[in-house]
Amino acid sequence: MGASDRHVSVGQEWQHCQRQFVQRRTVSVTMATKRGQTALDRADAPPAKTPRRLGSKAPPAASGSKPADSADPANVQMEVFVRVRPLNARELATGSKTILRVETKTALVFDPTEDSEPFFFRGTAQKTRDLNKRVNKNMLFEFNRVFDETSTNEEVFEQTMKKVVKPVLEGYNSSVFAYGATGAGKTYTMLGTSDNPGIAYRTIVELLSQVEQLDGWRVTLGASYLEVHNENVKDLIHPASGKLQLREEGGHVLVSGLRVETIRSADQLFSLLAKGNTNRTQHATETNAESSRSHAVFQVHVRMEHVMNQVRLSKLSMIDLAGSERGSVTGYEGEHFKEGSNINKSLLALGNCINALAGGQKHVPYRDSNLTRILKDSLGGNCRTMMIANISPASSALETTYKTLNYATRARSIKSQLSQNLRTGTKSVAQYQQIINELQKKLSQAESQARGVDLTGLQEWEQKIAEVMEEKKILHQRILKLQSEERLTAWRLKHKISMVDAAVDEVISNRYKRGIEQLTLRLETFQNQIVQSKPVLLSVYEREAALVKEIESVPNLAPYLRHILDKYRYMVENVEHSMCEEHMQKINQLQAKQVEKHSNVVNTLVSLSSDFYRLLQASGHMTGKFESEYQTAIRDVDGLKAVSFAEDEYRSITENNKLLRLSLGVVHDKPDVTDEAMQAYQDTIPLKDLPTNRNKPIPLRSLPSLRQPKAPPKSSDKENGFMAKTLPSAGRVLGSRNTPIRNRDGLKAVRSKMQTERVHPYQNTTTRTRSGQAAPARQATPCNPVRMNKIVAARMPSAAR
Ligand SMILES: Nc1ncnc2c1ncn2[C@@H]1O[C@H](COP(=O)(O)OP(=O)(O)OP(=O)(O)O)[C@@H](O)[C@H]1O
Repeated sequence: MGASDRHVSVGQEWQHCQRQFVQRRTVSVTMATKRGQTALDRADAPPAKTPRRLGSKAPPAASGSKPADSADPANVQMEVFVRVRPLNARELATGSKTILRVETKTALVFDPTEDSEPFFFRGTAQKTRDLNKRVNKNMLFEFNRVFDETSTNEEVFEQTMKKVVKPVLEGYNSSVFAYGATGAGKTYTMLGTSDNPGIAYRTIVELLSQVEQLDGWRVTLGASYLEVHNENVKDLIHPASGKLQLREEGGHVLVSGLRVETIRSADQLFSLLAKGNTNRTQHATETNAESSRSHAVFQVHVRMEHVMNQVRLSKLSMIDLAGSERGSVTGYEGEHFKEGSNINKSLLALGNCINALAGGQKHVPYRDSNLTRILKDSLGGNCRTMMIANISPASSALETTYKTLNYATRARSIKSQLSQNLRTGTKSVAQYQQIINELQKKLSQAESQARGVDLTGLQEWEQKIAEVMEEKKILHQRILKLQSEERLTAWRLKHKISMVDAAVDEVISNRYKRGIEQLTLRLETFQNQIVQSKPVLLSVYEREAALVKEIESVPNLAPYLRHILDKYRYMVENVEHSMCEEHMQKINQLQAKQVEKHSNVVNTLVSLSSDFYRLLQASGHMTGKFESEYQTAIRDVDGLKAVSFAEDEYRSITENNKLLRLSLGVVHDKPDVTDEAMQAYQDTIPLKDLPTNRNKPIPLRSLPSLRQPKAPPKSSDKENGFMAKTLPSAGRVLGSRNTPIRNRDGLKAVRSKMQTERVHPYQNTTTRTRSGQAAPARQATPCNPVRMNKIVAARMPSAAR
């Protein structure tokens, strides 16, 4: 074709296109008006002569919501992609026509108006249409992306799942699900073939390659694969587990008994996917030789731990839904018909959930099917979700394709509230030591490179920091020790109380009661001692905060001093960590002993009652009541033995966890400071003073002072009353013995009293020398741990020493 010919044909094409769009516009507007649909012109419509997009059912960009790939992923809309598969051999053989035309990368026309031959009546060309012919729907649908018949799995992956891998490694959950009629290409898109792998395979490759590039993170991957077939949930990797039950915990739906395999290599991950696929329920139908008859959910669980103590948890779910269908199309009978109606039932439930979510309804009927229960998190929950709607272009699939397009359009309105799944993890002693060594190395390097910088006074500053931090460390140790004792006592008390009812006679019952009294007293003593140590603790925090401020006022030394401070903070944390571990071991040992005792008792009772059961049966004395109670008890005992895998990471802190954990947040925990007072304390802290050099939530102890920084007294101030033997409570500082700080006013009063009188919180008199003068400013003295130990011991309640 010559250049001029080409111009002619392009020009003709253009005119033809314009004609078509004008026609389409008329038809679409009529249809939309007739059916009251929302096929409206877009606000950003192009100028009048340019063809306009009509029939589009895409929702307007919801205010306040963002595209899923925006920098801030909170409040994102579901992304919906449409993939059109080529006509298959059967469709071609039966002469099926194409009812789709992909207009642009984001729009397609469904059932476009055909360029028909002129319609003649009695030899005259008619302006009206042939009434014997069907009116084309001619509707334009818009999505985030439309992939035409020529698209490859690689292209689909590049435009869809590739961009969710990074957020997954940042701690965001993501899901993709393939939706469409049977034989529309869902499995082809998700799994593909060996020479043309699907997006699940490609996502895993991308995930593993990005994990390899991560620096400073320890990544653990796990995988699970399940199917929902006829409303039964089955582990595809461990099919022997049988039917799995769903249960709800903290708003999340968990699959009891679903095993998450830890992944050690890419090969292992792929072989799990392959193994699961072979176990999936599949059989030939009239429309698809290898039709997947179940909904399959493949999940990759990611756990990332950073050396700086952050833990990220996320889940990547890839869901291949079973195809929606009409019984007459698939040609099913009997069991297969039942299977088909179950698929339709669950997809109907999914449709209802999508409608409810898209319409912003409060009640979303997730409970209507197991599929929707499992997908609860992926639909409008804390998850970035993508839907790939697969459609056939064949005229024989007109109805199902239309349904899918409507379904997909509705799904575009669904919004999710994303949040990063972060936690502060616990480090091992070795990890702490590594951080401390690294900081020391950095510090030495910085010092040796500091040419021309005046480092005078650095040593004195280090001594000052070491002294405050040493005091903090010893204080923390003592409070944690008290707390550990308190928790262990609480645990023993809880068990003693539960045993009173089981006491067989009064003597034993009385013995338990005496034990309870003693433990209660002990518990109260520990609690009081912890409460009493609070002002001492606050005072050290305030001194530390003052030190942080002081450091910033020495610009030439500040960068070095920050490193030094960090090093000491980690040293303190290291000690705390060891104590917490020790405590956990103690509690675990106690619990293990208890469990052992219980299981011994249970085993003895089971064997006894079995004997008794057999005896009753043999003697013909069995009653219906005993029979049913015995069976229930045996089932319960079996239940006790069953192991279930749950997403522990997302669970709330249970009562037992509280006993397991030690926390230095005594200010939060104790009854003499309410949450309100705590809030007041935090509210008054100027934000700009918050340390920014740490990549984790700032603990209370590193918050800056509420008061003006004040030089803490020297140890030589002992004779001035500084080393008061008993610690006065904050109330005592105010003059009224043991007045608890119950609210914001109480806290303010203590603070202002301290400020005006310049009272040290663990002093009962103003800091003055014997001669009545104010104590001299503190000199930096070398930190002596033995001396510090004595100082802290004197300040602590006697029992904790
Ligand atoms: N984009 C495509 N290019 C080439 N062939 C395709 C494409 N999509 C699907 N096919 C072919 O169409 C047939 C049906 O596809 P597939 O099994 O993926 O459908 P499905 O939607 O998963 O069906 P079902 O719900 O019944 O499992 C397969 O033979 C597949 O190879």
